[in-house]
Amino acid sequence: MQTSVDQLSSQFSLAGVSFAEGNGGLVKVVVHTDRCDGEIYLHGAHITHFQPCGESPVLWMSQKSAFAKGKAIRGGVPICFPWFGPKASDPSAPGHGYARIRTWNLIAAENNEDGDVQLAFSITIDDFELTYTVTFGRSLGMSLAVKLSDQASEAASFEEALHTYLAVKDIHQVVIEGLESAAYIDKVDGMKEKSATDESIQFSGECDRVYLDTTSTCILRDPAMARSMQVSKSNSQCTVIWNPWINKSAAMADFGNDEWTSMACIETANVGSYRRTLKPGESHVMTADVSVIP
Ligand SMILES: O=P(O)(O)OC[C@H]1O[C@@H](O)[C@H](O)[C@@H](O)[C@@H]1O
Repeated sequence: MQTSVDQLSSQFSLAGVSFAEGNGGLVKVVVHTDRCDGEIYLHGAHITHFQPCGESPVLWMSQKSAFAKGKAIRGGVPICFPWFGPKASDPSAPGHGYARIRTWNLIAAENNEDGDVQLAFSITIDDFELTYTVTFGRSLGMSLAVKLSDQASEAASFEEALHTYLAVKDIHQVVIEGLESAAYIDKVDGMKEKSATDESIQFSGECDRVYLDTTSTCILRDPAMARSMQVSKSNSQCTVIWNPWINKSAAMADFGNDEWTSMACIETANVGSYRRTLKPGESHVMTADVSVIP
Protein backbone atom coordinates (compact mmCIF):
# COMPACT_ATOMS: atom_id res chain seq x y z
CA MET A 1 0.00 0.00 0.00
CA GLN A 2 1.23 3.49 -0.86
CA THR A 3 2.13 5.67 2.11
CA SER A 4 0.25 8.99 2.01
CA VAL A 5 1.75 12.43 1.53
CA ASP A 6 0.65 13.37 5.07
CA GLN A 7 2.26 10.29 6.63
CA LEU A 8 5.55 10.92 4.83
CA SER A 9 5.54 14.63 5.67
CA SER A 10 5.15 13.89 9.36
CA GLN A 11 7.73 11.07 9.33
CA PHE A 12 10.47 12.84 7.34
CA SER A 13 11.23 16.48 7.93
CA LEU A 14 14.26 17.69 6.03
CA ALA A 15 15.15 21.00 4.40
CA GLY A 16 14.84 20.75 0.64
CA VAL A 17 12.56 17.69 0.71
CA SER A 18 8.78 17.65 0.35
CA PHE A 19 6.11 15.15 -0.64
CA ALA A 20 3.32 15.50 -3.17
CA GLU A 21 0.77 13.60 -5.17
CA GLY A 22 2.26 13.42 -8.64
CA ASN A 23 0.85 12.19 -11.93
CA GLY A 24 -1.87 9.58 -11.58
CA GLY A 25 -2.14 10.40 -7.86
CA LEU A 26 1.08 8.48 -7.21
CA VAL A 27 3.15 9.82 -4.32
CA LYS A 28 6.49 11.41 -5.12
CA VAL A 29 9.37 12.93 -3.19
CA VAL A 30 10.32 16.38 -4.42
CA VAL A 31 13.87 17.68 -3.89
CA HIS A 32 14.62 21.37 -4.20
CA THR A 33 17.99 22.55 -2.92
CA ASP A 34 20.64 25.08 -3.91
CA ARG A 35 22.35 22.27 -5.85
CA CYS A 36 19.57 20.63 -7.82
CA ASP A 37 15.92 19.83 -8.34
CA GLY A 38 14.74 16.24 -8.39
CA GLU A 39 11.76 13.97 -8.12
CA ILE A 40 11.34 10.31 -7.32
CA TYR A 41 8.12 8.30 -7.15
CA LEU A 42 7.52 5.58 -4.54
CA HIS A 43 6.07 3.65 -7.50
CA GLY A 44 9.15 1.81 -8.75
CA ALA A 45 11.44 4.08 -6.66
CA HIS A 46 11.49 5.73 -10.05
CA ILE A 47 13.52 8.92 -10.48
CA THR A 48 11.64 11.12 -12.96
CA HIS A 49 13.58 14.37 -12.68
CA PHE A 50 17.12 15.55 -12.01
CA GLN A 51 18.34 19.02 -12.82
CA PRO A 52 21.49 20.50 -11.33
CA CYS A 53 21.10 24.26 -10.79
CA GLY A 54 21.95 26.20 -13.94
CA GLU A 55 21.58 23.15 -16.21
CA SER A 56 18.76 21.77 -18.35
CA PRO A 57 17.03 18.58 -17.12
CA VAL A 58 19.40 15.63 -17.31
CA LEU A 59 16.76 12.92 -17.54
CA TRP A 60 14.36 12.40 -20.42
CA MET A 61 10.71 11.75 -19.67
CA SER A 62 8.11 10.69 -22.20
CA GLN A 63 5.16 13.05 -22.39
CA LYS A 64 3.02 9.94 -22.99
CA SER A 65 4.21 7.99 -19.98
CA ALA A 66 1.69 6.03 -17.95
CA PHE A 67 1.56 6.86 -14.24
CA ALA A 68 -0.52 4.03 -12.87
CA LYS A 69 -0.25 1.09 -10.50
CA GLY A 70 1.05 -1.98 -12.28
CA LYS A 71 2.50 0.01 -15.17
CA ALA A 72 6.06 1.18 -15.77
CA ILE A 73 6.90 4.86 -16.02
CA ARG A 74 8.58 5.70 -19.37
CA GLY A 75 11.72 7.77 -18.88
CA GLY A 76 13.82 8.83 -15.90
CA VAL A 77 15.49 5.83 -14.25
CA PRO A 78 13.48 2.60 -14.12
CA ILE A 79 15.00 -0.13 -11.96
CA CYS A 80 15.07 -3.45 -13.82
CA PHE A 81 15.05 -6.38 -11.36
CA PRO A 82 15.11 -9.40 -10.94
CA TRP A 83 15.24 -9.95 -14.68
CA PHE A 84 16.08 -7.78 -17.67
CA GLY A 85 13.84 -7.67 -20.75
CA PRO A 86 11.37 -10.53 -21.05
CA LYS A 87 11.52 -13.25 -18.37
CA ALA A 88 13.12 -16.25 -20.06
CA SER A 89 10.95 -18.84 -18.31
CA ASP A 90 7.69 -16.86 -18.58
CA PRO A 91 7.23 -14.40 -21.45
CA SER A 92 3.91 -13.27 -19.93
CA ALA A 93 5.69 -11.90 -16.83
CA PRO A 94 6.25 -8.11 -16.75
CA GLY A 95 9.20 -6.93 -18.86
CA HIS A 96 12.28 -5.89 -16.84
CA GLY A 97 10.86 -7.46 -13.65
CA TYR A 98 8.74 -6.29 -10.76
CA ALA A 99 10.90 -3.59 -9.19
CA ARG A 100 9.71 -0.79 -11.48
CA ILE A 101 6.00 -1.54 -11.02
CA ARG A 102 5.85 -2.08 -7.26
CA THR A 103 5.54 0.51 -4.50
CA TRP A 104 8.74 0.95 -2.51
CA ASN A 105 9.03 2.19 1.09
CA LEU A 106 10.94 5.33 1.93
CA ILE A 107 13.07 4.34 4.91
CA ALA A 108 15.45 7.32 5.34
CA ALA A 109 15.84 10.91 4.20
CA GLU A 110 18.88 12.87 5.30
CA ASN A 111 21.63 15.24 4.28
CA ASN A 112 24.90 13.40 3.72
CA GLU A 113 28.27 14.80 4.79
CA ASP A 114 28.45 16.87 1.58
CA GLY A 115 25.05 18.42 2.24
CA ASP A 116 23.37 16.50 -0.60
CA VAL A 117 19.91 15.00 -0.09
CA GLN A 118 20.11 11.24 0.35
CA LEU A 119 16.96 9.13 0.18
CA ALA A 120 16.80 5.40 0.88
CA PHE A 121 14.01 3.10 -0.30
CA SER A 122 13.42 -0.58 0.37
CA ILE A 123 11.37 -3.43 -1.02
CA THR A 124 11.37 -7.23 -0.87
CA ILE A 125 11.04 -9.13 -4.13
CA ASP A 126 10.93 -12.92 -3.81
CA ASP A 127 13.76 -13.72 -1.38
CA PHE A 128 15.70 -10.55 -2.26
CA GLU A 129 15.82 -7.56 0.08
CA LEU A 130 16.57 -4.41 -1.92
CA THR A 131 17.75 -1.06 -0.64
CA TYR A 132 18.03 1.77 -3.14
CA THR A 133 19.89 4.88 -2.07
CA VAL A 134 19.57 7.97 -4.24
CA THR A 135 21.74 11.03 -3.74
CA PHE A 136 20.57 14.32 -5.22
CA GLY A 137 23.47 16.76 -5.39
CA ARG A 138 25.44 18.32 -8.24
CA SER A 139 25.43 14.76 -9.57
CA LEU A 140 22.80 12.04 -9.26
CA GLY A 141 24.01 9.04 -7.28
CA MET A 142 22.21 5.70 -7.36
CA SER A 143 23.15 2.67 -5.31
CA LEU A 144 21.16 -0.56 -5.55
CA ALA A 145 21.94 -3.02 -2.75
CA VAL A 146 20.54 -6.52 -3.08
CA LYS A 147 20.66 -9.00 -0.21
CA LEU A 148 19.47 -12.58 -0.44
CA SER A 149 17.48 -13.22 2.71
CA ASP A 150 19.16 -15.16 5.53
CA GLN A 151 16.06 -17.34 5.44
CA ALA A 152 16.43 -18.28 1.76
CA SER A 153 16.85 -22.03 1.35
CA GLU A 154 19.40 -21.88 -1.47
CA ALA A 155 21.48 -19.54 -3.64
CA ALA A 156 19.56 -17.41 -6.13
CA SER A 157 20.53 -15.29 -9.12
CA PHE A 158 19.18 -12.09 -10.61
CA GLU A 159 19.66 -9.57 -13.39
CA GLU A 160 19.61 -5.84 -12.69
CA ALA A 161 19.80 -2.50 -14.48
CA LEU A 162 19.58 1.19 -13.65
CA HIS A 163 17.95 2.09 -16.95
CA THR A 164 18.94 5.74 -17.23
CA TYR A 165 17.17 7.76 -19.93
CA LEU A 166 19.30 10.82 -20.75
CA ALA A 167 17.78 13.95 -22.31
CA VAL A 168 19.52 15.10 -25.50
CA LYS A 169 18.76 17.79 -28.02
CA ASP A 170 19.44 15.82 -31.19
CA ILE A 171 20.17 12.09 -31.22
CA HIS A 172 21.61 12.36 -34.73
CA GLN A 173 24.54 14.36 -33.38
CA VAL A 174 25.04 12.43 -30.14
CA VAL A 175 28.30 10.56 -29.56
CA ILE A 176 28.86 8.10 -26.70
CA GLU A 177 32.44 7.41 -25.69
CA GLY A 178 33.76 4.72 -23.37
CA LEU A 179 32.64 1.46 -24.97
CA GLU A 180 35.08 1.36 -27.88
CA SER A 181 36.90 -1.73 -26.61
CA ALA A 182 33.87 -3.75 -25.45
CA ALA A 183 32.20 -6.59 -27.36
CA TYR A 184 28.41 -6.45 -27.40
CA ILE A 185 25.21 -8.35 -28.02
CA ASP A 186 23.26 -6.69 -30.81
CA LYS A 187 19.58 -7.09 -29.93
CA VAL A 188 18.47 -5.59 -33.24
CA ASP A 189 20.52 -8.18 -35.16
CA GLY A 190 19.24 -11.44 -33.74
CA MET A 191 21.16 -11.20 -30.45
CA LYS A 192 24.46 -11.78 -32.28
CA GLU A 193 27.58 -11.22 -30.22
CA LYS A 194 29.81 -8.75 -32.04
CA SER A 195 33.43 -7.73 -31.55
CA ALA A 196 34.54 -4.36 -30.24
CA THR A 197 34.47 -1.68 -32.95
CA ASP A 198 37.23 0.57 -31.55
CA GLU A 199 34.86 3.44 -32.33
CA SER A 200 32.60 5.65 -30.29
CA ILE A 201 28.84 5.15 -30.73
CA GLN A 202 26.75 7.27 -33.06
CA PHE A 203 23.10 6.75 -33.87
CA SER A 204 21.62 6.28 -37.35
CA GLY A 205 18.86 3.78 -36.60
CA GLU A 206 17.44 1.65 -33.78
CA CYS A 207 20.18 0.79 -31.33
CA ASP A 208 19.79 -1.88 -28.65
CA ARG A 209 23.15 -3.19 -27.52
CA VAL A 210 24.33 -4.94 -24.37
CA TYR A 211 28.02 -4.14 -23.99
CA LEU A 212 29.80 -6.94 -22.16
CA ASP A 213 32.49 -7.15 -19.53
CA THR A 214 32.87 -3.39 -19.28
CA THR A 215 33.23 -1.29 -16.15
CA SER A 216 34.04 1.87 -18.12
CA THR A 217 32.70 5.33 -17.51
CA CYS A 218 30.64 6.55 -20.49
CA ILE A 219 30.56 10.10 -21.75
CA LEU A 220 27.64 11.27 -23.87
CA ARG A 221 28.40 14.29 -26.02
CA ASP A 222 25.39 16.30 -27.20
CA PRO A 223 26.78 19.02 -29.47
CA ALA A 224 23.33 20.41 -30.30
CA MET A 225 22.91 21.29 -26.62
CA ALA A 226 26.59 22.06 -26.17
CA ARG A 227 26.84 19.79 -23.17
CA SER A 228 28.26 16.43 -22.13
CA MET A 229 27.07 14.01 -19.52
CA GLN A 230 28.97 11.29 -17.73
CA VAL A 231 27.74 7.96 -16.38
CA SER A 232 30.21 6.24 -14.07
CA LYS A 233 29.49 3.03 -12.22
CA SER A 234 30.73 0.29 -9.91
CA ASN A 235 30.07 -3.45 -9.61
CA SER A 236 28.45 -3.47 -13.03
CA GLN A 237 29.89 -5.46 -15.93
CA CYS A 238 27.36 -4.56 -18.64
CA THR A 239 26.27 -1.28 -20.20
CA VAL A 240 23.15 -1.18 -22.35
CA ILE A 241 22.76 1.50 -25.02
CA TRP A 242 19.23 1.99 -26.35
CA ASN A 243 17.35 4.27 -28.70
CA PRO A 244 14.18 2.82 -30.29
CA TRP A 245 14.29 5.14 -33.33
CA ILE A 246 11.16 5.70 -35.46
CA ASN A 247 9.21 2.46 -35.86
CA LYS A 248 9.76 0.97 -32.43
CA SER A 249 8.87 4.19 -30.62
CA ALA A 250 5.75 4.60 -32.81
CA ALA A 251 4.67 1.13 -31.70
CA MET A 252 4.91 2.02 -28.00
CA ALA A 253 1.76 3.61 -26.57
CA ASP A 254 3.71 5.38 -23.83
CA PHE A 255 6.29 6.93 -26.18
CA GLY A 256 5.48 10.05 -28.23
CA ASN A 257 6.06 9.61 -31.95
CA ASP A 258 8.74 12.29 -32.19
CA GLU A 259 10.32 11.81 -28.79
CA TRP A 260 13.02 9.34 -29.88
CA THR A 261 15.15 12.23 -31.19
CA SER A 262 15.54 13.62 -27.67
CA MET A 263 16.74 10.62 -25.64
CA ALA A 264 19.45 8.02 -25.30
CA CYS A 265 19.71 5.33 -22.64
CA ILE A 266 22.98 4.42 -20.95
CA GLU A 267 22.05 1.59 -18.62
CA THR A 268 24.26 0.33 -15.81
CA ALA A 269 23.61 -3.39 -15.63
CA ASN A 270 24.49 -6.99 -14.82
CA VAL A 271 22.52 -9.11 -17.26
CA GLY A 272 22.63 -12.37 -19.22
CA SER A 273 25.73 -14.38 -18.36
CA TYR A 274 26.79 -11.48 -16.11
CA ARG A 275 23.80 -12.04 -13.83
CA ARG A 276 24.76 -12.21 -10.16
CA THR A 277 24.28 -15.13 -7.80
CA LEU A 278 24.06 -14.74 -4.04
CA LYS A 279 24.09 -17.27 -1.24
CA PRO A 280 21.61 -16.76 1.63
CA GLY A 281 22.73 -13.72 3.64
CA GLU A 282 25.06 -12.39 0.91
CA SER A 283 24.75 -8.91 -0.62
CA HIS A 284 25.74 -7.15 -3.81
CA VAL A 285 25.78 -3.38 -4.40
CA MET A 286 25.77 -1.80 -7.88
CA THR A 287 26.12 1.96 -8.27
CA ALA A 288 25.74 4.54 -11.01
CA ASP A 289 26.48 8.23 -10.94
CA VAL A 290 25.24 10.72 -13.56
CA SER A 291 26.66 14.20 -13.93
CA VAL A 292 26.94 17.06 -16.38
CA ILE A 293 30.59 17.67 -17.24
CA PRO A 294 32.29 20.69 -18.77
O1 LIG B 1 9.65 -1.14 -23.09
P1 LIG B 1 10.53 -1.50 -21.94
O2 LIG B 1 10.13 -2.80 -21.28
O3 LIG B 1 10.61 -0.38 -20.95
O4 LIG B 1 11.98 -1.74 -22.50
C1 LIG B 1 12.60 -0.73 -23.22
C2 LIG B 1 13.95 -1.21 -23.74
O5 LIG B 1 14.81 -1.37 -22.63
C3 LIG B 1 16.15 -1.70 -23.00
O6 LIG B 1 16.90 -1.80 -21.85
C4 LIG B 1 16.16 -3.00 -23.73
O7 LIG B 1 17.50 -3.35 -24.10
C5 LIG B 1 15.26 -2.92 -24.95
O8 LIG B 1 15.24 -4.18 -25.61
C6 LIG B 1 13.86 -2.50 -24.53
O9 LIG B 1 13.08 -2.34 -25.68
